Amino acid sequence: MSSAATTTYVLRGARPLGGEPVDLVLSGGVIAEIAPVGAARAGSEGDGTVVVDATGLVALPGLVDLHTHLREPGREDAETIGSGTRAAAAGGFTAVHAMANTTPVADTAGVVEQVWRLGRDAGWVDVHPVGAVSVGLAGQQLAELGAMADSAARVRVFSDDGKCVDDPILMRRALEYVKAFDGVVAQHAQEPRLTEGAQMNEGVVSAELGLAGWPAVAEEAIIARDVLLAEHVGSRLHVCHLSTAGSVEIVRWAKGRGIDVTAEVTPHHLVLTDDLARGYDPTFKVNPPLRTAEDVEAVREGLADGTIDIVATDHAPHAREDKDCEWAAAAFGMTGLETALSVVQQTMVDTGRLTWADVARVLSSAPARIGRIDAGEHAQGRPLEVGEPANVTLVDPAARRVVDGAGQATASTNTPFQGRELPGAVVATFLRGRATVLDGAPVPAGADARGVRA
Ligand SMILES: NC(=O)N[C@@H](CC(=O)O)C(=O)O
Repeated sequence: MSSAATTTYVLRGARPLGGEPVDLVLSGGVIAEIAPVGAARAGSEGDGTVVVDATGLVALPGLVDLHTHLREPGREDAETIGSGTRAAAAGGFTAVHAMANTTPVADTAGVVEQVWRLGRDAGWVDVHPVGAVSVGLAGQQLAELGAMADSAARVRVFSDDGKCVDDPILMRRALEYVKAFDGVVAQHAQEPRLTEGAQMNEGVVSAELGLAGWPAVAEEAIIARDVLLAEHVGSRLHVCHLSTAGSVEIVRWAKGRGIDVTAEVTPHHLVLTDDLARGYDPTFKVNPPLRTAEDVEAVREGLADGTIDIVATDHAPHAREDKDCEWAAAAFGMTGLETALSVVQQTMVDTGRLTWADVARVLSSAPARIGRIDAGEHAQGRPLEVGEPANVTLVDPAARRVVDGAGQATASTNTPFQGRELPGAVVATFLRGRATVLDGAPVPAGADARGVRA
């Protein structure tokens, strides 16, 4: 894979973080120049320079997802590292963290290095493997955290996501262990005994439908325990896909106490509610489950006031046979990489609750910081400044599109936004100055300057 881009791009009239229009010049893999519109020194076409008409487009630092399921190795019928990372680029991402619940589980240096290499060779985004906390995600024995941290994949985020590290002693040991290399434990907060057989949020709708409920307390009890454990051992905790009003309250309290905790919310929990289960369409079956309108309001508020640090997709592609079945038999999970930015625009920007600068924080700089990928040669989530790596996403906030799962880059079609109109579209994505998306379409490596709006 070539990491150094050869084409110079002038993004004419782009609005960094939604501010005043400028020319952004990407050259040699970095942001080479920021000039008044039309005044960029590299502004003429020819000799490898491509001018992109970015009038009206918002420029963001390349998006970083802390929570993606790429399914390879093991379930390449649902997604591969190639298809999943192409979907990520299409969604404006330049880096993703790949969750460990693959087959085999990413619980050894060998598996995480393999995922890292396949990501590097695909070349769409930087792939940072997440290491499992426990061997086989079985919750019994700590995995080789140190070996994964020391491997070529340089793992810093550890999670049994899909399963909760419910044993408090194992959780304590993991929190203590990762301190040695400034790692973080990302917890899937789900008390297993309180959620046995659970199919959806426990509440009015589950009672009506006769489906076993997943009570809010099953999430909140684990978060409460874990923030206290993190405080006790002085370690860093990250809460995956927080979904209830009570969880927001607990994290707010913990931060107020100075506990080193960060939290994420998914795009779907920012907008969808458990009412959607009424149609028994398993597209809406997800873990944690869609909650109530009050919970949606609470997570929006938490994201707006900084209690929730980031938006992470929890992109969970599933093969058709795992979703085209009755609700109880269907797999948990929904895709999200190609709709995340639009949902954040709709729920948070268009409602006046976040600015585009805030979006850059919750979808780029903060997740990069939590994953400790914000420094070094392949730094992500950096500000749009001269000399910084040219990881840039161009968004058209005025665009509107109707979501069609079949037309997406992901290999799976389980998008919960099928047929919905969403605002905003990713027009271009640049990974260290190389275009991975132009004119809204993925550009394979080696076909850099195709399809440009010049
Ligand atoms: N988020 C999901 O609904 N599904 C995830 C794992 C999980 O169950 O959390 C998956 O890997 O499919």
